[in-house]
Amino acid sequence: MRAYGRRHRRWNRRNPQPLLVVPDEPLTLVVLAAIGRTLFRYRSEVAPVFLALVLVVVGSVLHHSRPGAWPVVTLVTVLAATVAVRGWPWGLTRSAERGYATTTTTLTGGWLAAATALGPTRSPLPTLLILAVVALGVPWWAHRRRRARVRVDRVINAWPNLAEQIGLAGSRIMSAVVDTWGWRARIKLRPGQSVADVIARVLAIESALGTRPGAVRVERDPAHAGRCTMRVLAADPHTGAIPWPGPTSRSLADPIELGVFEDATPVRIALLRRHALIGGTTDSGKSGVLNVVLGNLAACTDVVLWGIDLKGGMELRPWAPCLARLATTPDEATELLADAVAVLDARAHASGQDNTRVWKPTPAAPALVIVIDEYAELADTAPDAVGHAESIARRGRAVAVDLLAATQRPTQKAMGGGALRSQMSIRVCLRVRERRDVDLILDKGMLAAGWHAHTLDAPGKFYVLADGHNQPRRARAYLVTDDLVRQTAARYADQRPDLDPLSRAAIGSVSLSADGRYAAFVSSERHGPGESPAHARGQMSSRPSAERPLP
Ligand SMILES: Nc1ncnc2c1ncn2[C@@H]1O[C@H](COP(=O)(O)OP(=O)(O)OP(=O)(O)O)[C@@H](O)[C@H]1O
Repeated sequence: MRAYGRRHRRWNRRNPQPLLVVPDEPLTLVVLAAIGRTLFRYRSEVAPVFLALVLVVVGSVLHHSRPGAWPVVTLVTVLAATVAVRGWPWGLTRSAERGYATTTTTLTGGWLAAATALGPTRSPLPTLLILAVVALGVPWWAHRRRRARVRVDRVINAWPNLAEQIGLAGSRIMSAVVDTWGWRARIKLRPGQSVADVIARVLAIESALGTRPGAVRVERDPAHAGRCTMRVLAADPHTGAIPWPGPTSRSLADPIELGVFEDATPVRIALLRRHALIGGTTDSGKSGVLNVVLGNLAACTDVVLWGIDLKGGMELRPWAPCLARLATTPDEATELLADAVAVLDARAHASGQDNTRVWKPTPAAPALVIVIDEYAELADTAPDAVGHAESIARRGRAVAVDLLAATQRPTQKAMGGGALRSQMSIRVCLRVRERRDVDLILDKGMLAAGWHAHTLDAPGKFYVLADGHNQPRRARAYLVTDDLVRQTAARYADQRPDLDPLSRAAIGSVSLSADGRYAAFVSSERHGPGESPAHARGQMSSRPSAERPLP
């Protein structure tokens, strides 16, 4: 074979074959068509130069036909720049892009007005135009999203050929969207093809698109068996820290975005009427996850936040402006949880009287979320507090008193032999040191089912088990920097709601019972004759003495 190849090449060198082009059309036409095709293919790249040429032509026409029209051109420029500042009509959301659009519009219109009055060749207009093309062209050519969009456009154009090569002939791309991590396309399959055919050809698609291995994911379209979504990840979302984009929820009823899965889809969890457990070894990113949750809850106007941080407030104190209470000692923690049980009892009692089964959080009657950093520490140092926590875990959901506990050591003892854990319907498992911790944090059998949290290799990476998240998919939490924590806490501090009067009164009625334990007394006597508890909710408005200021 090799000998034949060498002989063949030698023969070719001795008998060179002239390259014959025998076009059907005249050569000029063929060349023009080739230039046209190239310009069309690279239309996005040549856009700045093309725009400059259009300006010269329009400027010259206006100068010769209506040189007095420059004030009109100026006025139109001002109007267009005003529109561009707001990001219209391109739907620009980033301030840098809006700034670029405004500058380009202003310079373009300004140059055209000058060219209309003086002529496009009058010095220094040609020099200014060349300088502007270079200065505005560089950010245009370098713009990541523009380049990504162009690449996607080319894939869409080439798809019919690619599809034929990879065995999906007849399928077509209906639409495509470029985002931070790559792009996503909706594909219409040929009748008879199914999403299983596409999934079976993922490796071929990656090869045809020239992506890195593992970059293509295919999801079925729940509404149509002949359609699917193809996700192409230009970059692995988990390679570096992912900056927190800011709060995505304004109400506890909105799902909270914790981070992103490996396929760049967001991890959304609903906290309303759910308790959450966040477990992981030291430095695995537990406080990071708590920060994302707190950043979102701080922006919700229907949640009152209480915190317990027995590391002297090290982790939660930065959120103090948004926390109605913060306990940093075992005694304070016990008192805080006892008060929460009192709130729970009062609400349960009121709901029983009203025949309302659940407490619907509103800014006037907010939910109560208690965030506990290092739950195992609490279990060790404040055994009384554990009873209250378990009571809240068992009964708090219906009356919107929720627990959010992070723990480094999910021991049987800390978890109350599993009683507390079984009430936590959201489990976030960060890196663990020992394999058996996976089952302790998530549930029995989860390690065997593929939830391999011991293999997570960077802080903030986690598995989540919750409603709608029943598969072991790796995710990474957003990183909220210390500065962002401070900014977010300061921003939402004055928008925090107060507890409703009923709950505040319940805290006021907590007293130490004979056996030294806290007890809450919520009786119908507190409401006037004929008043329902709901009525009382609206009437008792004074801040109870038991609601303590932050230490
Ligand atoms: N989502 C994340 N992405 C990138 N880095 C992170 C993320 N979360 C945390 N880190 C980094 O990991 C380190 C430890 O994070 P964190 O303090 O949240 O861990 P922890 O589990 O609470 O630790 P400890 O158990 O000691 O309290 C920090 O330096 C932090 O910057």
